[in-house]
Amino acid sequence: MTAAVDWARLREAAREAMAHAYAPYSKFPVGAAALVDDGRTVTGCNVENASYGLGLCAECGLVSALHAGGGGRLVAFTCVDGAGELLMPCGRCRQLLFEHGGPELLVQLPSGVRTMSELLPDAFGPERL
Ligand SMILES: O=c1ccn([C@H]2C[C@H](O)[C@@H](CO)O2)c(=O)[nH]1
Ligand SMILES: [Zn+2]
Repeated sequence: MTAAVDWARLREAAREAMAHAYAPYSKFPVGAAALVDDGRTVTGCNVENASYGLGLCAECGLVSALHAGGGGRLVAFTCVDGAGELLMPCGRCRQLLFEHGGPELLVQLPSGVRTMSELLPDAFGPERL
């Protein structure tokens, strides 16, 4: 799907998801939202744990929602912090997103829209197995 992405709407969906974050330890709520190639929007929020290392990034919930809702390919992605400011996904989550969106996945950042291939060059993906 190559239709123009409504980034403002996607960012708002990420903000709404962020409001549901469970981040009592870091006090750094994150919300993520992505457009799927069938037109769906999927979201996620970070969910931390008293065993700190078990915390889940917002992107984990988003990928779970993608598959729970029928699967598909991620086309455009954005995530925000507690102030609603755009956030760069962490390294682990870039790998996670690459699996489900590939190098063409569009990512909205403070510096503008970039592709996943720019954020994760020479990525290790399913085709390398
Ligand atoms: O891409 C990211 C980066 C961080 N976090 C979460 C993890 C942790 O709960 C909190 C602080 O790192 O932010 C995400 O959800 N996504
Ligand atoms: Zn992450």
